[in-house]
Amino acid sequence: MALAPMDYAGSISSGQKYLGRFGVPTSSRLRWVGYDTKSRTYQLVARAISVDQPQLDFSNPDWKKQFQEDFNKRFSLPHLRDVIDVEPRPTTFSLKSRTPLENVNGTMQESWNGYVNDDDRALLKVIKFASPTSAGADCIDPDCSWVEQWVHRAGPRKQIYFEPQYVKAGIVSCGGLCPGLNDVIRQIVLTLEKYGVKNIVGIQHGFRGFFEDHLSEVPLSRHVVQNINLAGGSFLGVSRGGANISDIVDSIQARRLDMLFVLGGNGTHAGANAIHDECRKRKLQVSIVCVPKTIDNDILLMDKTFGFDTAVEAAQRAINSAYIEAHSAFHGIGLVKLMGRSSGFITMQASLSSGQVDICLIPEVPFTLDGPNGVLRHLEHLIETKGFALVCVAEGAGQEYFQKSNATDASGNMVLSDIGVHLQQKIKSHFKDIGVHSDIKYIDPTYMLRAVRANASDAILCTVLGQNAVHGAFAGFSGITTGVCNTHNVYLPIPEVIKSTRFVDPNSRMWHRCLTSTGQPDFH
Ligand SMILES: Nc1ncnc2c1ncn2[C@@H]1O[C@H](COP(=O)(O)OP(=O)(O)OP(=O)(O)O)[C@@H](O)[C@H]1O
Ligand SMILES: O=P(O)(O)OC[C@H]1O[C@](O)(CO)[C@@H](O)[C@@H]1O
Ligand SMILES: [Mg+2]
Repeated sequence: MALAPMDYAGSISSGQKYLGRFGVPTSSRLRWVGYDTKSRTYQLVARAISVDQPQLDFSNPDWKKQFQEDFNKRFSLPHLRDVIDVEPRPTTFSLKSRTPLENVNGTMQESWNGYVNDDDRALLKVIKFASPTSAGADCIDPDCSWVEQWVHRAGPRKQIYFEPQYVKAGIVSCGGLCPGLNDVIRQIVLTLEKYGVKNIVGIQHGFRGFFEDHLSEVPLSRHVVQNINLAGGSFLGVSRGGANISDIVDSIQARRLDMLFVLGGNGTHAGANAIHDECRKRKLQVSIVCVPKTIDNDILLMDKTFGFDTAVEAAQRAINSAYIEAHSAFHGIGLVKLMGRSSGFITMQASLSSGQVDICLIPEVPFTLDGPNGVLRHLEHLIETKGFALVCVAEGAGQEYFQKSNATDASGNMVLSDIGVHLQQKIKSHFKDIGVHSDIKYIDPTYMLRAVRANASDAILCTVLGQNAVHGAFAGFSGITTGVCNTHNVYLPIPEVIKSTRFVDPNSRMWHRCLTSTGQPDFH
């Protein structure tokens, strides 16, 4: 369900209010809205189950069973054996510390318990909300009943579906840059070699590398990738656009790839899933496994995507500089614009982390600029009371202030108008109009956030994700992605993570913490 942007009242921070206003049923499953840059609409986002779920009859005592059966079906992992005859064989991924274990009766056994069982599961949701009005509540039925939702655990399996010495594996990175891409590429290569794979290649510059002749395959080995994690960027290059699925699959066949590791965000996942579908149609024994890459942290269901932490950390330098400038100037106003096309995670976390931000503006929470409850009036108040102010805005925030343009990038992502420059001008002219001196300093650190190398915590996350991607491919899965849910490492079918963009929930504790920290009022 989507509403045209012009329908929106311009002053809503709670989906529930919004839904009621437009006569949409305010069921607990449809709680809030976010701006979707692809469709240019405010989207109602279903949290626990998506809007295309079959309607459940909650008066039926079996509804939970029905929900769980459906959930298990949705989250089951596509496997090569679903469409072709493939036999498993014992894994070649040996854990070095493997030693024969001694039985209680003193005999030696050759079993090792360091593998993940296909039936292992991790719980997707761990909070039992007492009411749909609890902060961040994620309910399925109106009573917010507890329903177990299990997803598949990631990791090496005892049985594998490829003979490593004959495997040719490819790696491709698509979309924008993200800190940690090289760490993931490196870990994929190291893990493949550990299984015994000798033929590993990089596809240059995203999906384009599959069919642009001048972009040749890059042979990869431990030796080649040993130090690539010491620099930011992507060793293989990235690109947007150029995803002709049929041509890509032709190229996969021509190159005789058995596995393809695809690093990218929402768009890349959609592309990878289409490649997986096409491979299935052609009954190819090719595993397509994604590793989610987005500094925006906007992939559904996952605790955090790699690069996000690093981006938040990199933003601190910009915020701190804006703070110093604002604090030192007479009536100084620091303004920082951070990345985040549709989701305000970087801006929210960076504001929280800095502790100096007075006003945090994100795409999920519309704001008014003018009027008694507007941002400009609050800035006046801050200048009056503390003498300076610091504003942090996400690039996707306040897009409703601009005339709709149809411009898109090569991948079809909407080209955003510059909210930073707009705010700068509005603030300047506002203070001039009211005859109060102001000195505004605007910092746009955009690409500095993502061109850096991964910090320590992201480097570890990349290690886990890269290794699990390889384990997933050897286990015979395809059309999957790997991530962290509730601190556990899992595999998820791609369609489940690209149903929508992940947004900051304005009803979440984290957003409320941010508001507590900034002290900002509702700007409507
Ligand atoms: N719906 C889609 N179906 C198939 N391919 C897609 C789709 N959307 C995007 N792609 C392709 O995926 C690649 C990456 O997409 P995009 O540029 O949107 O980056 P992304 O993966 O979303 O990452 P980022 O977070 O940097 O935007 C491009 O080559 C694009 O053509
Ligand atoms: O300028 P580029 O390379 O298209 O990337 C910009 C976009 O990349 C993102 O970081 C997503 O990866 C967005 O926040 C931003 O709008
Ligand atoms: Mg994208």
